[in-house]
Amino acid sequence: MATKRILVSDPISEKGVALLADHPELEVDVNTGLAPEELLKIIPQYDGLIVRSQTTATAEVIEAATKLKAIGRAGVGVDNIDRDAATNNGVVVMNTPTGNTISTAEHAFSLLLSLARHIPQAHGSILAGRWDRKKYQGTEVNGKRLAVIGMGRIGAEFAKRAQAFGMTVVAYDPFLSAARAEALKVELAETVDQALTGADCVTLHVPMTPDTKHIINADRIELLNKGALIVNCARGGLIDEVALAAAVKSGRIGGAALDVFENEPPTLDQAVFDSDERIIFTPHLGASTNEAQENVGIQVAEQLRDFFTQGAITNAVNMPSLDAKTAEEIGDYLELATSLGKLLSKLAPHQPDSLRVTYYGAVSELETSAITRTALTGYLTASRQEGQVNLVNCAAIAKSMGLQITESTSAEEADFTELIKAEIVKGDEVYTVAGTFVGSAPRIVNIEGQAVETAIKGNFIIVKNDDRPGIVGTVGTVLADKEINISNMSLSRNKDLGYAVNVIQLDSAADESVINLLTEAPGILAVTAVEL
Ligand SMILES: NC(=O)C1=CN([C@@H]2O[C@H](COP(=O)(O)OP(=O)(O)OC[C@H]3O[C@@H](n4cnc5c(N)ncnc54)[C@H](O)[C@@H]3O)[C@@H](O)[C@H]2O)C=CC1
Ligand SMILES: O=C(O)CCC(=O)C(=O)O
Repeated sequence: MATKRILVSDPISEKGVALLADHPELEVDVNTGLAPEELLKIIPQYDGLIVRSQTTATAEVIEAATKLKAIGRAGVGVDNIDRDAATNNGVVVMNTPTGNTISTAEHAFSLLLSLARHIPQAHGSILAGRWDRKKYQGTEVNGKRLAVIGMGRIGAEFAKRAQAFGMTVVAYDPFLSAARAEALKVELAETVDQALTGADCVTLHVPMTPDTKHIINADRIELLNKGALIVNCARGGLIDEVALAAAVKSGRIGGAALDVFENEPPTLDQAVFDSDERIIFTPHLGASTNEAQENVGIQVAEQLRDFFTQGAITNAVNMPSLDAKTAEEIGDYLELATSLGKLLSKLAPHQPDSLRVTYYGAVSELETSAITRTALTGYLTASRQEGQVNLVNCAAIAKSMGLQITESTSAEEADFTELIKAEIVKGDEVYTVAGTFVGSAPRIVNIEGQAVETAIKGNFIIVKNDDRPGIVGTVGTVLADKEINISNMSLSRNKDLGYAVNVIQLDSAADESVINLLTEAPGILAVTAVEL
């Protein structure tokens, strides 16, 4: 095998570097602190790149990297890597999701205790020659109510530590099942607002996605108990920093601790730095321990070594594990399954027990496990940073969330020669969507158990309304007022229960104002915007 060259462009553990350097077929260069133009200049020489969070692997870098086959991220978040560019250029992106979990949970918990007892401020006061015992009287965390937003790996470790300190934990995570919440001994909130209402402390452990941007805003701050403490050791941008600074200044919030910032490094003219010491900061240190850096440094090196020497792919965030022949055979079904999964993530009840996929007719003869994983990937996409869920990692993600996946083929007659039915099960509740091919065109043919027929791609609104005259007219008027053209409409009535489901395909997306107008209209029970 020709020697593969790997560039390590951010500091990683020496053991990780040695592991690569010791391999006869690999050559490793450590060259950290490169300016973007320097990276651009040297990247064409390399087959592999290892980064932490300082290097930004932009589309420009990836496109210039004509030999590049793999990027390894020594850490969790891959937001400094342009995953679309990597995928388009056939570059596998791998992260090391577990190596820094404990360190980050410990750092976040240290920040909570530092806030409760004013430790950084008190330390500073001594250095400034003061002896301010009264000013720095703190609060106990014992007996306090903690809201954990995002109960994944780090959230769960934080919760354990909080429980050991006598805190009551309430968690919000749309993908946390009741069984997993029970195992973690945490109260399961059905919404972010429910978790925050009456909380004394909040900690954030969600990825940065369009759904989580400013997940803590001025309105939500109002739900917290007066004097509440907020910790963000996940990603900058999860908190509206201006709203936070105002709430701290007014005394509504007792204090906040930020390890992460919307722009890193931040500039000192930002609102959060004008808070009379009640917001404390660390420079993105969550994963900065000897242990975490050794873990992620060794893991990323092992992953790249195994990729180049054995073709193995571990913790890929952008790479489906299908061989080319099977992919071609089931390609159209994969597209349909993705849309069914995405529909479920928007429409089905949160915090489900399982995802159930049933195959009827000809499709049952194909490689259905890949189709099921594709439906699951579509379903989970909303829970992760774009590109972080794929066929390779979706099953492990579902397992870690306590979401069971069941797949079966059915000999029962369906209304179609073949059908894929995808269902979210939560207790006794079952939410169904289904799809098939009409001629050669993939179609969604069932939503919430109602027969519909619609395309699988585009912008939609799904309206559930009382089954009475005039409602379609109301919807049409609202859309027309906003100059949104309807390209297709499929209406299905449930006469027994007196409601109708209307799947409306639009030429352009309906924004929040349209959804609000429709939701407020008489007779409309629910409206969901979906982009498939
Ligand atoms: N400060 C630092 O140095 C570090 C920061 N991080 C960041 O911490 C975050 C969490 O990391 P992990 O726990 O390892 O990830 P994870 O993937 O195990 O957990 C994230 C959880 O957030 C949940 N989630 C997604 N959307 C949500 C929403 N809208 N509301 C509530 N929950 C939602 C997911 O279902 C998942 O359970 C990531 O953004 C990561 O980049 C991770 C390591 C170090
Ligand atoms: O490399 C670092 O220290 C940052 C860690 C981090 O934010 C992550 O793993 O998501």
